[in-house]
Amino acid sequence: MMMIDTEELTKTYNGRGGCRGITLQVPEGCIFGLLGPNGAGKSTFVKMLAGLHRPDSGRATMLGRPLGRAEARQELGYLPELFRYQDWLTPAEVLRFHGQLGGLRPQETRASAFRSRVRDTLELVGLSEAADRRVGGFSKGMQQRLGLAAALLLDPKLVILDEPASALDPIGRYEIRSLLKQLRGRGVTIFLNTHLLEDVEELCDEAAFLYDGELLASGPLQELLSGTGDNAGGSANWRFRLGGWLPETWEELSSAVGGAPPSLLRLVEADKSGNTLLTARVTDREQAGYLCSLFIRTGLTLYESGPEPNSLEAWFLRMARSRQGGVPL
Ligand SMILES: Nc1ncnc2c1ncn2[C@@H]1O[C@H](COP(=O)(O)OP(=O)(O)OP(=O)(O)O)[C@@H](O)[C@H]1O
Repeated sequence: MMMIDTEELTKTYNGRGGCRGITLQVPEGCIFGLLGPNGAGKSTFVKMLAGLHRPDSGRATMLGRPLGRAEARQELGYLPELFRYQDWLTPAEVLRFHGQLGGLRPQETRASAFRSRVRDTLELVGLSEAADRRVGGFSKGMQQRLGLAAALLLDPKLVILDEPASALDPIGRYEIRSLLKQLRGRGVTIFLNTHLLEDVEELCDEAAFLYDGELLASGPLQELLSGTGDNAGGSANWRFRLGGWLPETWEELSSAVGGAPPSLLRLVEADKSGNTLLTARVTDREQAGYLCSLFIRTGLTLYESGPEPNSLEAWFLRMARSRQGGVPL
């Protein structure tokens, strides 16, 4: 079953920003990463799933039920991006309050079964020792762990986490990663909105990339990185470090190619002294070699040429830059 299934889901703010026409599927039991630069529309999308924004148009189901219905949210755990708990509460009191928000009656949240559930959840997120302290004295990382505890309290089948590790130190991030893997092992589906690409690389089975409100790619992470997916975004697979780049070099290269086989060259970086990094989609080493000879003929210095590492950061930058324009050769 798809835990999240959206079709052309759209939400804008008076016609601007937000996200538009998002069609994506999140399979059961996976960790799914939602990626994209600042302002891409990720939080808007997540807020529609969490029921905080009503879509302008489109259709969606969550946990097999139509989005927007209270039943669709019953088995959902949600950690919002910016949250703050009342300073005077203890973690146990915060969780009791969340238990009631989740539909438990006040007497149920006083029962020993619920109290032991609270203890277990605080232990799971590493907050046992702070269980009786006031939240007002918590560090940002501790607050984030408590937010995670609130999301996990009622044993959700689907957890949506909006930047769950942004305030955590490296040890805290390692612990949260282990926790998320443990949850996946128990069959919980996790939808992660994060800027921490190492976390996505290590954790996620599937991912989607939003840019300027639109979905540019989605699917199994390895397929996206290797550029073999149906919608992998025409990713580049070869890189060239060059010197002697001048403003007119693009034109010179274009006129030098004539009727050469088509390939897409993109300027990734360029500094004032003419040092550049280019990437290209090539079909084989011969084509890469041809481009090397072309650069040399055009008077450039070739410092380095080789397959692009399949890192998520490189993919992220390629995806973003594919929207900022490239020069077809
Ligand atoms: N409440 C709002 N009113 C008006 N515009 C908004 C509102 N919330 C978001 N936007 C706009 O919608 C676009 C998408 O914003 P959103 O917060 O969804 O992006 P994001 O990908 O989550 O960004 P970030 O990574 O910075 O959190 C942005 O242009 C933003 O300015």
